[in-house]
Amino acid sequence: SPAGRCGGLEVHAQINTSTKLFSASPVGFSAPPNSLVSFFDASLPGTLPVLNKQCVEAAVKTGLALHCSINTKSFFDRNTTFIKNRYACSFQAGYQITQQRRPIAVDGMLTYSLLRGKKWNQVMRKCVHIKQIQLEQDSGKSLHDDVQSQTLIDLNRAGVGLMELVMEPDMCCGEEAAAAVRELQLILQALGTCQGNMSEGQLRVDANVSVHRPGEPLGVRTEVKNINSIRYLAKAIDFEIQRQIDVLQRGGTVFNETRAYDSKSGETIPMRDKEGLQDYRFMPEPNLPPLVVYVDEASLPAGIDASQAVLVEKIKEALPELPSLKRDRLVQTYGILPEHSYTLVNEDGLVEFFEAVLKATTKEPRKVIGWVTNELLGHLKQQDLSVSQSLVSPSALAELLELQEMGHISSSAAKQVFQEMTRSSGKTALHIIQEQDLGLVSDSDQLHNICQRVVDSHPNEVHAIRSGNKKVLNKLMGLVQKETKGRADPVLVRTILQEKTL
Ligand SMILES: Nc1ncnc2c1ncn2[C@@H]1O[C@H](COP(=O)(O)OP(=O)(O)OP(=O)(O)O)[C@@H](O)[C@H]1O
Ligand SMILES: [Mg+2]
Ligand SMILES: [Mg+2]
Repeated sequence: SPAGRCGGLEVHAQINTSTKLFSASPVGFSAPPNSLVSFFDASLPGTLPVLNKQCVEAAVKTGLALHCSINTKSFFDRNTTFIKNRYACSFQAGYQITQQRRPIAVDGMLTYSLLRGKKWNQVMRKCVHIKQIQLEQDSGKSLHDDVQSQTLIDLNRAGVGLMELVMEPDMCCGEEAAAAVRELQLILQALGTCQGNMSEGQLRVDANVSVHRPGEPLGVRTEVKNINSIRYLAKAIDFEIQRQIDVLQRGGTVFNETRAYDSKSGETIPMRDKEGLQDYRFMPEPNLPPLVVYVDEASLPAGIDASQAVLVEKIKEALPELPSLKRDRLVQTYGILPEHSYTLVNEDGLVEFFEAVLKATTKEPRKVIGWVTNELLGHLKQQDLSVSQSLVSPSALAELLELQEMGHISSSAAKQVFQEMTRSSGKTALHIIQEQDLGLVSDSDQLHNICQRVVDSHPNEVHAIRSGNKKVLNKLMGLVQKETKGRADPVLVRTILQEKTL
């Protein structure tokens, strides 16, 4: 049976600029249809493309962050394939300007990690090769109105600058592809070159999938187009792998076709157009000169103004802190575990939340981290909330942790208080502790009585402890905590139980 599974992704990342790739039209998401369209975007005769320098800088920046080589001279090409298929009307001009012969950045590498193990505590490092990054135009959006049998077109997105990142088929399952795309998304956001909001279409993924028998060359790929969520990406790839294996095992053939993921059924389905079978037709773009960037100021030819040129070294020097470095810094600064640094960085807003809690409490970072990654995040995930939607603020959590740190409540009572805080927004920890009488019980007489009752009713356990099995003491401690709803002072209880089981 086929053992090799390959996934190669093409990621379309909308460049975060105020204007389009070749025109001065503004870029915006929810503007009224066709309100962000210049004569060039609408392909009126006599209009010419003017390259947006910001887009070039973004592509260079992204290329450098992904360890690509930057081509100081690259070319623009027209892709005329679109004329023949359903995208035809999405490109007014009848072609898309892209980079086919020589793209701006090539031969890079994206490093990402998977969390594995029963407790998600094994960090597995993986890499995927980046074949190239090319600059290209986004298409318009066509909407078919079945009732009136007409196609409507919105050109707001037409001509917006995209970076297409083409990855080698180095991934072998949906989980890997999902982790790689999440890392890419974090890198693009840190760079500021793409906002990476997938639901707004700023990051769209085509997943190429094939399977092959061990020792044999890569199988025929299918291409699942335009996936706009990381969760769906993983599901689409895993479905497609299994579908291809089933086809081959039944003696069938996998066709090179484009498919779409249907999130309702969880299946991939063939797209009607036979785009995959069409031969691509490219020609050099006659209206644009080669795209030239320079290594540094010293390499500028005479007569070229440094302020007009794109300088690779200058962009390299200004690269911001990338997620992998941020994780290392968190591990070093706070003494937390690497897997915790992943959870913190991968969850939007969680680093900021964690650091805000630290500012307001004397509790050690290593003790705070579990509260943030287990209690808080667990609650948010369960309720399907983002960190910014948390009902518990960093300062409210800090107050709770401080009360625990000062010995006013036990850790299990603190967890009960936390649960209550997630339910009743606005109530402070102190308020809940008083209201539900969750404060620490450290009244020696009261604890003596409870301990005595537990000891009297568990002769077997007491016998075990007396014959040297000291671990059984924990069971008795648990029983005392149960009686006090987790409020008993654990240090005191231990001392009392030790005395009574001598
Ligand atoms: N056998 C294979 N199995 C899985 N993935 C593959 C295989 N062969 C190629 N790929 C992946 O397919 C993608 C090819 O993308 P590329 O942009 O070069 O061309 P395309 O898909 O033909 O054109 P378009 O950009 O119009 O979609 C790459 O991500 C590559 O890694
Ligand atoms: Mg491609
Ligand atoms: Mg493709």
